[in-house]
Amino acid sequence: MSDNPFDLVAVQTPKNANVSLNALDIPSPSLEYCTMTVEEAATSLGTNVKNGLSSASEVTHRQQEYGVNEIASEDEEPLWRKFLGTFVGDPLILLLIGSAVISFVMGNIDDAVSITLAIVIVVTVGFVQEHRSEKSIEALNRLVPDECHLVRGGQESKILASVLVPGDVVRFGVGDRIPADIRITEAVGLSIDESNLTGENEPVHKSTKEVSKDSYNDVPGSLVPLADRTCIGFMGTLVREGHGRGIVIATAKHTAFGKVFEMMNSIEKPKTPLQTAMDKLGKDLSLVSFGLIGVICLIGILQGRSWLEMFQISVSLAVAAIPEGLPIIVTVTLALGVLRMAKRRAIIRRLPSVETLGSVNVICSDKTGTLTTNHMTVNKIWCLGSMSNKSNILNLEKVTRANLKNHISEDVKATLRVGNICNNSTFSQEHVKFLGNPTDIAILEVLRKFDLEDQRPTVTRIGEIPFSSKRKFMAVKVKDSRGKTMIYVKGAYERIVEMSSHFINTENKVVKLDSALKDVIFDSANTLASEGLRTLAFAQFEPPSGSTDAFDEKSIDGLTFAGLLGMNDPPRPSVRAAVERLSEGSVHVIMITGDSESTAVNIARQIGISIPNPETAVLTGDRLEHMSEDQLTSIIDHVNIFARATPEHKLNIVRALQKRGDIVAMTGDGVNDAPALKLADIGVSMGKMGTDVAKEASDMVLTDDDFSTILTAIEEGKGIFNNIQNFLTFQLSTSVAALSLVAISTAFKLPNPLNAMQILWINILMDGPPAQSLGVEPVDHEVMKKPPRKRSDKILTNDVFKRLLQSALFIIVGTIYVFIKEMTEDGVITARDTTMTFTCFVFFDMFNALACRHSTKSIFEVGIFANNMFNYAVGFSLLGQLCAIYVPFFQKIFKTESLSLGDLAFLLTLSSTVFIADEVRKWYYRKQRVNDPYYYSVV
Ligand SMILES: Nc1ncnc2c1ncn2[C@@H]1O[C@H](COP(=O)(O)OP(=O)(O)OP(=O)(O)O)[C@@H](O)[C@H]1O
Ligand SMILES: [Ca+2]
Repeated sequence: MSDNPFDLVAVQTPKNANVSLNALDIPSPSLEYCTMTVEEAATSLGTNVKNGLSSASEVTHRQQEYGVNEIASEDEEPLWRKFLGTFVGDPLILLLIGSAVISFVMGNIDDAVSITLAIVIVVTVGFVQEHRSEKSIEALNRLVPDECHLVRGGQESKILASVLVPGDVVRFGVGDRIPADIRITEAVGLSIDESNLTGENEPVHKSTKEVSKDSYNDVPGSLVPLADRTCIGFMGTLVREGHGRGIVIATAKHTAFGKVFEMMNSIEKPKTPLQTAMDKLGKDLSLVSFGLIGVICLIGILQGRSWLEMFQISVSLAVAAIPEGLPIIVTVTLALGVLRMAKRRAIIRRLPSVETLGSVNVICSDKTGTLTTNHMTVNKIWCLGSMSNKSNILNLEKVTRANLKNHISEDVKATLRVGNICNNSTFSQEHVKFLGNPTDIAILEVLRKFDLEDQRPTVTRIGEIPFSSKRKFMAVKVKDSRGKTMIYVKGAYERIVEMSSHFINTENKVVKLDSALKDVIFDSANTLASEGLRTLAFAQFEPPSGSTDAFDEKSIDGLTFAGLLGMNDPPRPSVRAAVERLSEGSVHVIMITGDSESTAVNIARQIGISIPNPETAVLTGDRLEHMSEDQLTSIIDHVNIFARATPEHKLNIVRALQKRGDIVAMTGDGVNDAPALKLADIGVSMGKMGTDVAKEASDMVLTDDDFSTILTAIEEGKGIFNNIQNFLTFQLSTSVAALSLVAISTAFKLPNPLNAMQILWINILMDGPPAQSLGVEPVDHEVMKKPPRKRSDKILTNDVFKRLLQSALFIIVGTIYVFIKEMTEDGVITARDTTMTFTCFVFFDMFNALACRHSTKSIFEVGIFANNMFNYAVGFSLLGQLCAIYVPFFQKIFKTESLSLGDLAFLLTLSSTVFIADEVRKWYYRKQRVNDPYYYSVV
């Protein structure tokens, strides 16, 4: 399950894949437009290639015509049909209907009416829940809205992709997801990954050139195959390289993907392991119950009881004892849990991840932006010429603004100039701030401190080697107004210093850099980094005039070093506590960063990641590079920090951890992180800074990019699991009690303590609102003290089993006691007797539900009012019970009569014993384990 319809493609069987490809062969906008030139396409769509649509009324008109750009599974069936369908879908309900008909034929009109009514209620409750579960799953689909860069009336804005209409112009860059089917109008080194549409893994190179139709004359219908429509960007595909622009030619269901999706609508989504386990448990229980009911029925008939009565009881018992509502409640609980997590800023993209969360025992987190705020401020500068060694680092925070000017020596100026020109951040008038990479922004902001102007308008950029986490530097080639060409480079200091052969001195002269001086630079850089500052080096280079060398990574060498900047990026305030709580729960937190070792170690110390021995606890990318997978696996247990790591390293790290049997959560944001995110048991992407590609590959998106949100999610995941165990205890104990009650009375030749209608009502309580409300019990923060659950652990543990048997025992003994007491008072079975028994059972069950709210804590500790859903559900159930006893109409149906206040008080007292007994169990449990270090490890 995921928000993303594309995940469906991934689960298709090959047979379905054929279906989808056939769907794409039919004529579609992408086929029509791929043979048109850009101008023809723009004219045909009535739009402007550069400015997009400019008339607001035209946009509104198109929105009305084409609708929202969203692919939604259309609900084919009307609600009433679905409702009627549930009557015939369930064999048990059919049997019940059968028994109503038989009653009617035999003249038992009362019975027939009652059973019919009960059937309607049972089916309605089931239907409402199923509908709710569908609705909440639908809500999950809308959690991650897709955004795009839209150009309308010449203005560009970031906006929801759902507003797009044909004719709109969009811009996209690396890591983005194409928001609609588009005719590409501008392509710079553009390649797009269409694997989710075509199954082809190699990204497709795209251009603006139209496809010549003539080459496809031999193909039936002159159809250009999807993969050959190279000037088309398909909705939902991912930009792997380069950037470009395009005109929207089709939206929503008219897109190529929309067509596939229509075909796939009927494909069922895969179930989560928990859901499958529940299905199996349900089936097993059904078998047992059926066997038991069969025996009861047989004995009853042999004893000479009315076979119709036995039949009705058996069928109702089957309806009640079989927890057919179990899988639905599990689904609703999972879905509601996911919605709750979304409110706490963790969006789950695949439902099974909720279960995996509770088992995570290693979190690999990147540093910048996740552990830190990603708000950088340059606060230290160092240059070799003017400051000579590490004891002279200039601290910008200690110098007044007026004084700063005295510090602008030529090398400082050069450092700032490199940072300024080799920079991709832009100032947005609309947002009144810089937009772009936080490192770039910090450099532009420091210029203002020195009263320096942005010099980029004075030069023309003729080339760029973009920054990447693998390369760890960025370079630009520019030409100034006098025609002089310069190359400016900034990046990780190890890389820059290694590539430098000279440096700029205070007089702006280029001086030779020997290895002793390089050591001086390293010394200063390490000093900056060990203060936790992100340290970048800046350098420049004038290519020999007339040089025609290609401007690529290899051509960057023999640089002239200018200086270093140290940027502060403080840890997020909440991270320290989160790390602490995770380690309490035996979750190992590993920092993986592209930043330098010294910076990483400093930040790690600040947030409480322990570094017992830097020799083994810190591993740098270049050492990792020379390690085999086995070597890495053998040492990784002691590693807490990976520094100067690349996205490829992340992949190796996940592999090594998984080899040890760890369940790994891994964070990432870039295009290159996608493979590691996919491989990790829980891939976590960043909602704010992350690319669409990373989000696509991940199982969970943090909308605030904050590490502590992972803790929240794990907590919720564990909580959901506990809740499921709790309502399982409740449902199964009711089930066991109801079955045993009838079985025992049959065995001892007693009359039936509950009639069919009463059993059905009990079923509604058990499968309905009270059970459901146990699923939304708020998370107990102490779950984090429990170690992660093993993936192989059963949900129905021994402890759960003991708990449910204890409760069932109390219900059975108590109810039978009331039954026999009432019966022996006058020697015959009267309506009063069954009313007392029936009410006794229901009260018992409500107290049982209360006890099931927590497995180990007293309700008074958890808080009576902590789960109001529960209180309403139980309140309603009790109200229903009172109706069943006191309202004449229901008295007829349930064959009850009014009880006195004293009766009710007696029953309440008696039935509270199940709750008291469970409180005693909890008290004893806590007393036993309070000194035990593994106190929480047992549910
Ligand atoms: N915009 C940039 N231009 C040039 N160099 C950069 C830029 N951003 C970062 N660097 C350099 O590259 C190094 C690695 O950056 P990278 O983005 O891979 O990791 P990070 O952001 O430091 O850490 P993390 O992986 O924890 O998010 C940085 O330490 C810095 O020296
Ligand atoms: Ca049932």
